[in-house]
Amino acid sequence: MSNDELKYMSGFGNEFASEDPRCPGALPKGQNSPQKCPYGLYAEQLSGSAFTAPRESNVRSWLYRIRPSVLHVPFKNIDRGLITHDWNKVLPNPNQLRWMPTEIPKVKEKKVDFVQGLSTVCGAGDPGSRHGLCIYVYICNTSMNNKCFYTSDGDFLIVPQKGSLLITTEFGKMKVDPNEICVIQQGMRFNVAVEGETRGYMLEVFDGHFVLPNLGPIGANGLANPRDFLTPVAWFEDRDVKGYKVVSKYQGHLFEAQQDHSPFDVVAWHGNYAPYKYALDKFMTINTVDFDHADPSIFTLLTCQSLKPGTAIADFVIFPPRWSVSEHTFRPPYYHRNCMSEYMGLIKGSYEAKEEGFVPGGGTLHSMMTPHGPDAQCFETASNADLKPQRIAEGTMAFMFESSLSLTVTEWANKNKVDAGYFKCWQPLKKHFSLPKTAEEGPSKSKKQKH
Ligand SMILES: O=C(O)Cc1cc(O)ccc1O
Ligand SMILES: [Fe+2]
Repeated sequence: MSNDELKYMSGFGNEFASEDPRCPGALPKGQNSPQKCPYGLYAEQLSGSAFTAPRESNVRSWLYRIRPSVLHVPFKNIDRGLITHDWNKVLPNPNQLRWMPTEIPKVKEKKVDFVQGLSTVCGAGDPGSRHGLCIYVYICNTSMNNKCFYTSDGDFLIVPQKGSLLITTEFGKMKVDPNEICVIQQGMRFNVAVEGETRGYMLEVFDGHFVLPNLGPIGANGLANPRDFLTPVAWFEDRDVKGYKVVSKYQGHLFEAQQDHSPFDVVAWHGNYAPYKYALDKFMTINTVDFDHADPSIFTLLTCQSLKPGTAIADFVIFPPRWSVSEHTFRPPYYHRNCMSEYMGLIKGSYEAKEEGFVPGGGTLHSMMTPHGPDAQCFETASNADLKPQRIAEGTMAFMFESSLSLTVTEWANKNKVDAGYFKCWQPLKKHFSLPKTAEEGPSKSKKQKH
């Protein structure tokens, strides 16, 4: 399951075309729906936007498969475990919240696959009106066996924290390691194989697809460069299986249909609607080289925009290792109250504003207008630090899902692994204010302050 064995195509949102090398010429020439497709395949379109969406946001792919997806017996409702979008059943929680990592059960004690191991932490909106999002954590220790999963509700952005995911999709296979992410859009069927204990985070957006943020004055290059996104090449299996399970997340519930063949029977495909992965160490980080702390939007990797200009349903933001060079500046994140919601996770290492308590696999939520910022220890250290150029966050990777929606925390997340003492990290913050004793003394300034 090494990365080298798998092949990918590079680019973001390209019109890709791929044939499994065992079937050269499987893609029809010059048309999408020939009367008879090469190799006796069925043609099937997967639409990821309205037929009539403007060209720049129109996405679809054509799949050439051994059997069409429609060949299955009816869906039946199955247990959805800890997946929920029922936000009205719980009282909203405006507190600063911090979670310890969810424990991964030992496989001998309980077998859990990727779908069974999904728990909703928080979210807003509903898939029925195609507006909102859902944040999950997943834990698993077992591969999905003769089972695939897809969401009818939105697009998944998966952030592995522990253990690699070998993801077989209708478009081909991708291996996604911690410090990489992948996006699997609405309707795409996938199977997750794991080797041992596995954990991570997942964001589902109901509104639309992730795009690269505009770069504005940054120019044509930087942040996540399009060439670093990797899409799998076509791969198929012609496998008859009694009772292969196709699990659909539909309006927040799980439904299972069975069929007698593997759904990964796509021999060739073309189009611009396809899953992709990205390695976070490819990110070209941009930051201040002068003074003050730039807003974290400078670290946006992907965004799912709302209809309000510049306002995201969800931004995916990362905090990569970087140089910190700003002069006469309080360098860590500033104290903040935001009209957006900020969910953060930690893939490895530690986060600069909270050296303690926020651990890999854990999470924090600073909800709309809930005050947050560096803990007392960080404030003291950074206010008195010698401001030499310093490499920060070396060997670490934190990320944020930032949303313009007000998120409700689920009953499970309100109770499970929550750090009831989180607020204490700010309690030692001292008052430093004092009025000058004489008019000439004036306010105290940090060294070399400009103004
Ligand atoms: O730590 C946080 O809460 C995220 C965050 C980071 C940053 O650099 C500036 C503001 C902000 O909210
Ligand atoms: Fe913030």
